[in-house]
Amino acid sequence: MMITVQEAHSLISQTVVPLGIEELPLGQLLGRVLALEMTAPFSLPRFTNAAMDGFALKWSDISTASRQLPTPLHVTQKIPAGTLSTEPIAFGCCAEIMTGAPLPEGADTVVAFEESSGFGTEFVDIYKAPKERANVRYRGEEVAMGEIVLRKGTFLSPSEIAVLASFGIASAAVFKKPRISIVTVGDEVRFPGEELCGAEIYNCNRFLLEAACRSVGIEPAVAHHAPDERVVLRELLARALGECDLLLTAGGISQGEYDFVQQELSALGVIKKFWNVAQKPGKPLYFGSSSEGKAVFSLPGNPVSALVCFVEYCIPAICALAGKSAPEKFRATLEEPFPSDKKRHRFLLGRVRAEEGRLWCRISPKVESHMITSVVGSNCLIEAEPSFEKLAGGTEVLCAMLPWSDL
Ligand SMILES: Nc1nc2c(c(=O)[nH]1)N[C@H]1C(S)=C(S)[C@@H](COP(=O)(O)OP(=O)(O)OC[C@H]3O[C@@H](n4cnc5c(N)ncnc54)[C@H](O)[C@@H]3O)O[C@H]1N2
Ligand code: MOO
Repeated sequence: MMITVQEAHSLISQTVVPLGIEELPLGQLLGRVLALEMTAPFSLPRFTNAAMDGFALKWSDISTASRQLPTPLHVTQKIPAGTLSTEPIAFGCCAEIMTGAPLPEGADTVVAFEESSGFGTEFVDIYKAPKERANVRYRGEEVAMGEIVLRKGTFLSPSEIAVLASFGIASAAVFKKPRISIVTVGDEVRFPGEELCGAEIYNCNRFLLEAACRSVGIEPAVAHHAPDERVVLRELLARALGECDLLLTAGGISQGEYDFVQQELSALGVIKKFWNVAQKPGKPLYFGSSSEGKAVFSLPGNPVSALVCFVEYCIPAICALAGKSAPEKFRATLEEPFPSDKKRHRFLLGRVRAEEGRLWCRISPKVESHMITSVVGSNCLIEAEPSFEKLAGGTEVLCAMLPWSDL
């Protein structure tokens, strides 16, 4: 019995939940997802300070200063960044101050060095009055203490890591990153670099899936290739399952006499959640859950089917395990007709592009599930629900970017 694409998604989302939380140092946070909201432990800036190298002074002292009639001030102190001044600024006086240094008491304005006769003398001439309170960065003007700065679920890019570091946060609680194992299956399969004999083919799926995992920031924990032989297959599946939170297999999952993956997963205690989805390609997709709750996807062996299933189902599952939201799909207009299927949800590789504020898409000229070169020039998956009619050019369809591509 086949289930629908929507039913498959809902069975997966019922099974796959975030893995848990770990505390990691700043240097290991890139690409992780924050598991707890982060509030400001202090305000930013933490103290009122100078935005320019120059002179901290009272604006009322220099409000009429000009090149023709400079205002002389007595330089009574020097304040480098990192030093707290203890001496207030008196009328007619000023301090040499460097960018980031705390503003001394009594000063309300900073005049940039360029608008003066310069540093290093006991008296300085101020040539121009900026606006009152100019060149001052006020305590708390950016963030108030206690304010929520980063929400739970935030993806940690270099930008957010910079924010954490600025608050002195040395480590943060993040969702655990899923460990993924890969098992490709098939007697006919050889590795690139080896000689092909007779009816052998090269292992595309192993490298597709490994690279696809890396493209979402996950280095696969284990990758095996298994022959169509039940004992060895079971042993390799067991080893791969032992090392991961999510097992991906490819091949050996349909109806063939040598398609043993499902039976061997079952022998290892994996419970089938579904097998066979009303979609093209990727119909024999299998999804199960081990006794320890590990998710297992068995993708069909045809490389395009494996790719489609990875993007449509495994990416959202990996995101759910990692506490992330899945990438959003979007709508684009077909430039040419789309060959929808009468009974099955149809996925095709294609290219989406933006022109004059609209998104346009067209399918790859190669449409069969064994045709891996249909990826060349493609940047997305285009999909359509079952329909007796071909979709005409001009119809709006749903698209998903390939996670490693962009517009
Ligand atoms: N009688 C039926 N036959 C098939 C059905 C069906 O419903 N009834 N489904 C077809 C569909 S749809 C697909 S997709 C394939 C999926 O088959 P399997 O998942 O069992 O995969 P295999 O039979 O092992 O391989 C299919 C195809 O892919 C090639 N392959 C396998 N592994 C790799 C690899 N690592 N790299 C590159 N290519 C690989 C393999 O040589 C086959 O050509 O079943 C249909 N049959
Ligand atoms: O997954 Mo199969 O590709 O539907 O031919």
